[in-house]
Amino acid sequence: MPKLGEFGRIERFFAPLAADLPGAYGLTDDAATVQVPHGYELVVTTDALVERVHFLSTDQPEDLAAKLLAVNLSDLAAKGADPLCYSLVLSLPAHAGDYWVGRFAHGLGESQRNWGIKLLGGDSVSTDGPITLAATVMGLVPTGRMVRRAGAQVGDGLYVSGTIGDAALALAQFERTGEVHPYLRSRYRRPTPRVELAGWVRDHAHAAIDISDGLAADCSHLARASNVRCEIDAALVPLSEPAAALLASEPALRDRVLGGGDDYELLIAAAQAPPGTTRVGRVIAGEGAEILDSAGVPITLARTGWTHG
Ligand SMILES: Nc1ncnc2c1ncn2[C@@H]1O[C@H](COP(=O)(O)OP(=O)(O)O)[C@@H](O)[C@H]1O
Ligand SMILES: Cc1ncc(C[n+]2csc(CCOP(=O)(O)OP(=O)(O)O)c2C)c(N)n1
Ligand SMILES: [Mg+2]
Ligand SMILES: [Mg+2]
Ligand SMILES: [Mg+2]
Repeated sequence: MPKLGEFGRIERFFAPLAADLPGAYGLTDDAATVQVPHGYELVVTTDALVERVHFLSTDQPEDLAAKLLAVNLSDLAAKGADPLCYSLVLSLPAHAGDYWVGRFAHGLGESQRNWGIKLLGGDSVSTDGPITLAATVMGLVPTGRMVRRAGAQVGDGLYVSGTIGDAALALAQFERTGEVHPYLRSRYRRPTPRVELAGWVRDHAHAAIDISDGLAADCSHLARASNVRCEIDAALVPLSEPAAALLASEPALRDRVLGGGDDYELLIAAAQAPPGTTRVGRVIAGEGAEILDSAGVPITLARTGWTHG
């Protein structure tokens, strides 16, 4: 089959993902339009995934598509926004050819159906660098109702969704042996954004943040923004069964769990428990964030979270 080229790929693989979204104009114009219903505003977030920084060269295009949308949808959920549409930037080396792009687009289509979003537009460039994927995901909140990192109140509980540390433990296993527990691997390759919590967050949370850099680091971000002190009890941090088993056999991996990142879970400060979450700590007067061991002593982590540069 002859190569599709830039415009052939857009027409073949991406235009179908934009069908039914009138403002996308079938991906045939210079820009797109987004209609915002009266009384609502757009919440906009952008995150990129770069080969060998965010994912492994052996990861499959369908998984990368799901992960690209998931990391962005996780930020939207933390802000209490319901997903609407997204734009996409692909920077691809020659080895990620038509077959790769077709599989990536197929993965996007599945995620779109799952989360009820459509493709609005984007950009495609070729590169001799690593695969670089970026999405800007847009969602809706009633005007003025986006939940901020700021807003946590003294007396609030701190809650996390899902389990913490699975992806970071998978990466630790990849680095060492290449033998990775299938559940942990799936949490690294396909994080689940907690989209279903957005409505609760919007109506009840005082503050929230998406946990991407690491629980310890993202908790510090929330504490700083809210001008409060956050304390987390390490023993309360929810672990999956495989993560707990791995940690029991290798206690030193605790730091990876608490500071490794790639969780794409939510950390929520609220007066009551969000459904399906675990209470991990509390908001008190003061500043900074600490994770306490079972004796109540702050844990010093080699790294509280991931930073770029
Ligand atoms: N290159 C950039 N240009 C403009 N704003 C940026 C850039 N990189 C990050 N930001 C902004 O900095 C803040 C923190 O970014 P980040 O840590 O990536 O957030 P998150 O963990 O929610 O994805 C956000 O408000 C984001 O929009
Ligand atoms: C191959 C590989 N190495 C390391 C990591 C770990 N890692 C890379 S970036 C990152 C933090 C999250 O990414 P970032 O771009 O900071 O997302 P944001 O905080 O903007 O949502 C983590 C934990 C990884 N996911 N994959
Ligand atoms: Mg970001
Ligand atoms: Mg993010
Ligand atoms: Mg980050």
